Amino acid sequence: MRALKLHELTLAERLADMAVDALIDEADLSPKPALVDRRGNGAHSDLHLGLMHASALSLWPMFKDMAEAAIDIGEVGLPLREALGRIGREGEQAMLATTNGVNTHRGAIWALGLLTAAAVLEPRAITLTAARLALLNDRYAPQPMSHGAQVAQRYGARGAREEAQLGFPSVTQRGLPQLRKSRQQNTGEQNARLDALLAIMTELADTCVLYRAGPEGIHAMQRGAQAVLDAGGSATLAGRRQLHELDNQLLALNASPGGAADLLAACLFIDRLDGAL
Ligand SMILES: CC(C)(COP(=O)(O)OP(=O)(O)OC[C@H]1O[C@@H](n2cnc3c(N)ncnc32)[C@H](O[C@H]2O[C@H](COP(=O)(O)OP(=O)(O)OP(=O)(O)O)[C@@H](O)[C@H]2O)[C@@H]1O)[C@@H](O)C(=O)NCCC(=O)NCCS
Ligand SMILES: Nc1ncnc2[nH]cnc12
Repeated sequence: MRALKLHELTLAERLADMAVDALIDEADLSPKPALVDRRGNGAHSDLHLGLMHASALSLWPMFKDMAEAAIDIGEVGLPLREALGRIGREGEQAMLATTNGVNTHRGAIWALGLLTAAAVLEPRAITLTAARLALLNDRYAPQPMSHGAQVAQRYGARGAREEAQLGFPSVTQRGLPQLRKSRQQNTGEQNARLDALLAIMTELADTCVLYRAGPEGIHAMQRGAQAVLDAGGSATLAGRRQLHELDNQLLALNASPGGAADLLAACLFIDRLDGAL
């Protein structure tokens, strides 16, 4: 009997799989403070876990197209930056069509899109290459008064664009080191991922939190996340108590750290790539 030969995945298809897996792993991770997870909708009335999954899956063709654009163009430069911008805008439309207009993954399209293209070009220097792409100015990008732009104007906050242009310091200096440290302490994978999310939250100027809850929300997020880590992290009883407290505080402020969630997905994507490419 002849063995069934499965279609071998191309590099672009493998990268798209990994990007979508990172988004689904982020959504499923629980208990995340005030975010959508397996327990519920966090501080969102228009989001739920099924919608986050559907949104993540709707982005697979977009990530594949971004990787293929990087393979075809082959170098960092304006042609690739503008191709990614066009594909990203189309991906955003696919996401909005799937979610009935709810913004589930705008920041993730930006971060993971750049990282996917960078993984094709320079698998050993992904965040640096993504930063070089983010520094290029896409002439066709619309300039809407987004929530991020509004709080940047009001508070001088560093948002998603700057995070990418700086080479994702929240991921390379906070999330990834904490993920590896917690794994070494045998916390279990889910607790290690929660600790990575909290480490990202300790310093991020998450524009979603700023837009909904102002500087008070940012202080509560950063201080609360640090308190969990100081108490021993998510795997300890004292850390869990602090995590529960942080969840309650952010819910009371209606503050949802969607930017930190996207950066955790970026962290999980890079972590997967390390073992795969
Ligand atoms: C350059 C862009 C990133 C646009 O940036 P800008 O800041 O101008 O725009 P925003 O619409 O505010 O989107 C940025 C999203 O990035 C996430 N984020 C927030 N803070 C940070 C941070 N410090 N570092 C990294 N990432 C951050 C966050 O995404 C998550 O939150 C989303 C929900 O947020 P929000 O819209 O505020 O909330 P809503 O629920 O819609 O409203 P309310 O309920 O509060 O009323 C969720 O989607 C998460 O993903 C920010 O939202 C870039 O996006 C851009 O130029 N896009 C145009 C197309 C393009 O070129 N695409 C990229 C191709 S590679
Ligand atoms: N789990 C989540 N909950 C709410 N907003 C998000 N944006 C990205 N991931 C999210």
